[in-house]
Amino acid sequence: MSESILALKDVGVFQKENMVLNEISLDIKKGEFVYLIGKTGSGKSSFMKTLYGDLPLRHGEGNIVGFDLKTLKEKDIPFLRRKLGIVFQDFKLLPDRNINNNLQFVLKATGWKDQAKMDTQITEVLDKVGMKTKGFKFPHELSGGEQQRIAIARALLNDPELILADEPTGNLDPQTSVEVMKVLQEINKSGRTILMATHDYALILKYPSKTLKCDGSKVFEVVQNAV
Ligand SMILES: Nc1ncnc2c1ncn2[C@@H]1O[C@H](COP(=O)(O)OP(=O)(O)OP(=O)(O)O)[C@@H](O)[C@H]1O
Repeated sequence: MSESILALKDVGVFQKENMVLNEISLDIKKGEFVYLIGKTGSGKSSFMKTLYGDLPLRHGEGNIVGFDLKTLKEKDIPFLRRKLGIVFQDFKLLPDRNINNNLQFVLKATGWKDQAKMDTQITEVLDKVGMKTKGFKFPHELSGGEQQRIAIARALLNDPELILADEPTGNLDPQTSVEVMKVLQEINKSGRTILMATHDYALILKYPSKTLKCDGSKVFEVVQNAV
Protein backbone atom coordinates (compact mmCIF):
# COMPACT_ATOMS: atom_id res chain seq x y z
CA MET A 1 0.00 0.00 0.00
CA SER A 2 1.63 3.30 -0.98
CA GLU A 3 1.89 6.25 1.33
CA SER A 4 -1.13 8.50 1.89
CA ILE A 5 -0.43 12.14 1.06
CA LEU A 6 -3.92 13.48 1.73
CA ALA A 7 -6.59 11.74 3.77
CA LEU A 8 -9.94 13.32 4.64
CA LYS A 9 -12.72 11.83 6.71
CA ASP A 10 -16.18 13.38 6.88
CA VAL A 11 -14.76 16.85 6.23
CA GLY A 12 -16.95 19.94 5.95
CA VAL A 13 -15.72 23.02 4.06
CA PHE A 14 -17.04 26.37 5.28
CA GLN A 15 -16.94 29.96 4.08
CA LYS A 16 -17.74 31.85 7.27
CA GLU A 17 -20.95 30.30 8.58
CA ASN A 18 -21.92 28.82 5.23
CA MET A 19 -21.20 25.17 4.58
CA VAL A 20 -19.91 24.85 1.01
CA LEU A 21 -19.09 21.12 0.97
CA ASN A 22 -19.68 18.34 3.47
CA GLU A 23 -19.05 14.69 4.21
CA ILE A 24 -15.85 14.63 2.14
CA SER A 25 -13.89 11.43 2.59
CA LEU A 26 -10.99 10.68 0.29
CA ASP A 27 -7.47 9.38 0.16
CA ILE A 28 -4.78 10.51 -2.25
CA LYS A 29 -1.65 8.37 -2.43
CA LYS A 30 1.90 9.38 -3.23
CA GLY A 31 2.41 9.70 -6.98
CA GLU A 32 -1.24 10.15 -7.97
CA PHE A 33 -2.48 12.84 -10.36
CA VAL A 34 -6.00 13.82 -9.35
CA TYR A 35 -8.38 16.31 -10.97
CA LEU A 36 -10.97 18.27 -9.02
CA ILE A 37 -13.82 19.42 -11.23
CA GLY A 38 -17.14 21.16 -10.66
CA LYS A 39 -19.18 24.14 -11.77
CA THR A 40 -18.24 27.71 -10.84
CA GLY A 41 -19.16 28.24 -7.21
CA SER A 42 -19.28 24.52 -6.41
CA GLY A 43 -16.48 24.94 -3.89
CA LYS A 44 -13.22 23.89 -5.58
CA SER A 45 -11.25 26.91 -4.38
CA SER A 46 -12.73 26.71 -0.88
CA PHE A 47 -11.74 23.04 -0.80
CA MET A 48 -8.17 23.87 -1.85
CA LYS A 49 -8.01 26.69 0.73
CA THR A 50 -8.97 24.26 3.47
CA LEU A 51 -6.11 22.01 2.37
CA TYR A 52 -3.47 24.73 2.55
CA GLY A 53 -4.72 26.19 5.81
CA ASP A 54 -6.35 29.34 4.44
CA LEU A 55 -9.71 28.15 5.78
CA PRO A 56 -9.83 26.27 9.08
CA LEU A 57 -10.98 22.67 9.18
CA ARG A 58 -14.10 22.98 11.32
CA HIS A 59 -15.63 19.59 10.76
CA GLY A 60 -14.18 16.13 10.24
CA GLU A 61 -10.60 14.91 10.15
CA GLY A 62 -7.85 15.70 7.69
CA ASN A 63 -4.23 14.81 7.29
CA ILE A 64 -2.12 16.40 4.57
CA VAL A 65 1.61 15.73 4.02
CA GLY A 66 1.86 14.68 7.66
CA PHE A 67 -0.02 17.67 9.14
CA ASP A 68 -3.23 17.25 11.09
CA LEU A 69 -5.59 19.92 9.72
CA LYS A 70 -7.87 19.70 12.75
CA THR A 71 -5.16 20.75 15.21
CA LEU A 72 -3.23 23.02 12.81
CA LYS A 73 -2.22 26.29 14.51
CA GLU A 74 -1.56 29.63 12.81
CA LYS A 75 2.17 29.19 13.51
CA ASP A 76 2.21 25.78 11.77
CA ILE A 77 0.85 27.13 8.48
CA PRO A 78 4.22 28.29 7.02
CA PHE A 79 5.64 24.81 7.71
CA LEU A 80 2.67 23.15 6.01
CA ARG A 81 3.03 25.47 2.99
CA ARG A 82 6.71 24.53 2.66
CA LYS A 83 5.68 20.95 2.02
CA LEU A 84 3.07 22.02 -0.52
CA GLY A 85 3.56 23.65 -3.91
CA ILE A 86 0.63 25.94 -4.65
CA VAL A 87 -0.16 27.15 -8.17
CA PHE A 88 -2.92 29.66 -8.88
CA GLN A 89 -4.80 30.67 -12.00
CA ASP A 90 -3.35 34.20 -11.95
CA PHE A 91 0.35 33.22 -11.47
CA LYS A 92 0.93 35.71 -8.62
CA LEU A 93 4.49 36.63 -9.63
CA LEU A 94 5.99 39.79 -8.10
CA PRO A 95 5.99 42.36 -10.95
CA ASP A 96 8.84 44.52 -9.63
CA ARG A 97 11.63 41.95 -9.91
CA ASN A 98 12.98 39.48 -12.42
CA ILE A 99 12.30 35.74 -12.35
CA ASN A 100 15.52 34.83 -10.53
CA ASN A 101 14.67 37.36 -7.84
CA ASN A 102 11.05 36.16 -7.64
CA LEU A 103 12.36 32.67 -6.91
CA GLN A 104 15.09 33.87 -4.58
CA PHE A 105 12.47 35.86 -2.62
CA VAL A 106 10.58 32.63 -1.89
CA LEU A 107 13.73 30.73 -0.93
CA LYS A 108 14.83 33.45 1.50
CA ALA A 109 11.33 33.68 2.97
CA THR A 110 11.42 29.95 3.62
CA GLY A 111 14.76 30.01 5.41
CA TRP A 112 17.40 29.46 2.71
CA LYS A 113 20.64 31.41 3.31
CA ASP A 114 23.45 29.99 1.18
CA GLN A 115 23.57 31.97 -2.08
CA ALA A 116 25.30 29.21 -4.10
CA LYS A 117 22.69 26.65 -3.02
CA MET A 118 19.89 29.07 -3.86
CA ASP A 119 21.36 29.70 -7.32
CA THR A 120 21.62 25.95 -7.97
CA GLN A 121 18.06 25.33 -6.83
CA ILE A 122 16.71 28.18 -8.98
CA THR A 123 18.52 26.84 -12.06
CA GLU A 124 17.21 23.36 -11.35
CA VAL A 125 13.54 24.33 -11.04
CA LEU A 126 13.72 26.62 -14.08
CA ASP A 127 15.22 23.75 -16.03
CA LYS A 128 12.38 21.45 -14.98
CA VAL A 129 9.81 23.78 -16.55
CA GLY A 130 11.91 24.52 -19.65
CA MET A 131 12.67 28.13 -18.65
CA LYS A 132 16.36 28.03 -17.78
CA THR A 133 17.23 30.94 -20.05
CA LYS A 134 14.49 33.27 -18.75
CA GLY A 135 15.76 34.04 -15.25
CA PHE A 136 16.64 37.64 -16.08
CA LYS A 137 13.27 38.45 -17.61
CA PHE A 138 10.63 40.39 -15.73
CA PRO A 139 7.16 38.82 -15.43
CA HIS A 140 5.65 41.34 -17.88
CA GLU A 141 8.20 40.26 -20.50
CA LEU A 142 6.82 36.71 -20.48
CA SER A 143 3.69 35.22 -22.06
CA GLY A 144 0.91 33.85 -19.86
CA GLY A 145 2.07 30.28 -20.44
CA GLU A 146 5.65 31.20 -19.57
CA GLN A 147 4.52 32.99 -16.42
CA GLN A 148 2.59 29.91 -15.37
CA ARG A 149 5.66 27.74 -15.95
CA ILE A 150 7.58 30.08 -13.65
CA ALA A 151 4.78 29.79 -11.08
CA ILE A 152 5.14 26.01 -11.30
CA ALA A 153 8.92 26.33 -10.91
CA ARG A 154 8.29 28.47 -7.83
CA ALA A 155 5.99 25.77 -6.44
CA LEU A 156 8.82 23.24 -6.84
CA LEU A 157 11.44 25.27 -4.94
CA ASN A 158 11.05 23.49 -1.62
CA ASP A 159 10.68 20.03 -3.15
CA PRO A 160 6.99 19.70 -2.16
CA GLU A 161 5.28 16.41 -1.43
CA LEU A 162 2.02 17.64 -2.94
CA ILE A 163 1.24 20.24 -5.58
CA LEU A 164 -2.14 21.96 -5.29
CA ALA A 165 -2.97 23.66 -8.57
CA ASP A 166 -6.15 25.77 -8.60
CA GLU A 167 -7.22 26.27 -12.24
CA PRO A 168 -3.60 26.55 -13.45
CA THR A 169 -4.70 26.77 -17.09
CA GLY A 170 -7.70 29.02 -16.43
CA ASN A 171 -6.07 32.10 -18.02
CA LEU A 172 -4.40 30.30 -20.91
CA ASP A 173 -5.44 29.49 -24.47
CA PRO A 174 -5.98 25.81 -25.35
CA GLN A 175 -2.54 25.23 -26.91
CA THR A 176 -0.68 26.93 -24.07
CA SER A 177 -2.82 24.98 -21.59
CA VAL A 178 -1.58 21.75 -23.14
CA GLU A 179 2.03 22.93 -22.82
CA VAL A 180 1.58 23.77 -19.14
CA MET A 181 -0.20 20.46 -18.64
CA LYS A 182 2.76 18.62 -20.18
CA VAL A 183 5.00 20.26 -17.58
CA LEU A 184 2.66 19.11 -14.78
CA GLN A 185 2.58 15.60 -16.26
CA GLU A 186 6.39 15.45 -16.31
CA ILE A 187 6.53 16.60 -12.71
CA ASN A 188 4.00 13.91 -11.79
CA LYS A 189 6.02 11.26 -13.64
CA SER A 190 9.05 12.18 -11.56
CA GLY A 191 7.05 11.04 -8.52
CA ARG A 192 5.23 14.11 -7.26
CA THR A 193 1.59 14.01 -6.26
CA ILE A 194 -0.68 16.60 -7.90
CA LEU A 195 -4.23 17.74 -7.15
CA MET A 196 -5.47 20.05 -9.88
CA ALA A 197 -8.78 21.93 -9.88
CA THR A 198 -9.94 22.62 -13.42
CA HIS A 199 -12.85 23.53 -15.67
CA ASP A 200 -11.00 22.30 -18.70
CA TYR A 201 -12.68 19.07 -19.82
CA ALA A 202 -10.63 18.96 -23.02
CA LEU A 203 -7.49 18.60 -20.90
CA ILE A 204 -9.04 15.85 -18.80
CA LEU A 205 -9.96 13.93 -21.94
CA LYS A 206 -6.47 14.38 -23.35
CA TYR A 207 -4.75 13.41 -20.08
CA PRO A 208 -7.17 11.08 -18.31
CA SER A 209 -6.65 10.54 -14.60
CA LYS A 210 -8.56 10.01 -11.37
CA THR A 211 -11.26 12.70 -11.18
CA LEU A 212 -13.14 14.07 -8.17
CA LYS A 213 -16.24 16.15 -8.69
CA CYS A 214 -17.72 18.86 -6.43
CA ASP A 215 -21.47 18.87 -6.88
CA GLY A 216 -24.42 19.56 -4.59
CA SER A 217 -22.14 20.09 -1.57
CA LYS A 218 -20.51 16.67 -2.02
CA VAL A 219 -17.17 15.53 -3.48
CA PHE A 220 -17.13 12.14 -5.18
CA GLU A 221 -15.03 10.24 -7.68
CA VAL A 222 -16.41 10.07 -11.21
CA VAL A 223 -15.53 7.79 -14.08
CA GLN A 224 -13.94 9.39 -17.10
CA ASN A 225 -16.86 9.25 -19.55
CA ALA A 226 -19.23 10.78 -16.99
CA VAL A 227 -17.32 14.02 -16.33
N1 LIG B 1 -14.41 34.82 0.82
C1 LIG B 1 -15.65 34.31 0.80
N2 LIG B 1 -16.57 34.65 1.71
C2 LIG B 1 -17.81 34.11 1.70
N3 LIG B 1 -18.24 33.22 0.78
C3 LIG B 1 -17.37 32.84 -0.17
C4 LIG B 1 -16.04 33.35 -0.23
N4 LIG B 1 -15.40 32.79 -1.28
C5 LIG B 1 -16.30 31.96 -1.86
N5 LIG B 1 -17.47 31.98 -1.21
C6 LIG B 1 -18.66 31.19 -1.55
O1 LIG B 1 -18.35 29.81 -1.43
C7 LIG B 1 -18.93 29.07 -2.50
C8 LIG B 1 -17.85 28.28 -3.23
O2 LIG B 1 -16.94 29.17 -3.87
P1 LIG B 1 -15.55 28.69 -4.49
O3 LIG B 1 -14.81 29.91 -4.89
O4 LIG B 1 -14.93 27.76 -3.53
O5 LIG B 1 -16.07 27.87 -5.74
P2 LIG B 1 -15.27 27.38 -7.02
O6 LIG B 1 -15.83 26.05 -7.35
O7 LIG B 1 -13.80 27.45 -6.76
O8 LIG B 1 -15.69 28.42 -8.09
P3 LIG B 1 -14.81 29.02 -9.30
O9 LIG B 1 -14.63 27.90 -10.24
O10 LIG B 1 -15.67 30.12 -9.81
O11 LIG B 1 -13.54 29.54 -8.68
C9 LIG B 1 -19.66 30.07 -3.37
O12 LIG B 1 -21.03 30.04 -3.01
C10 LIG B 1 -19.05 31.39 -3.00
O13 LIG B 1 -19.98 32.42 -3.15
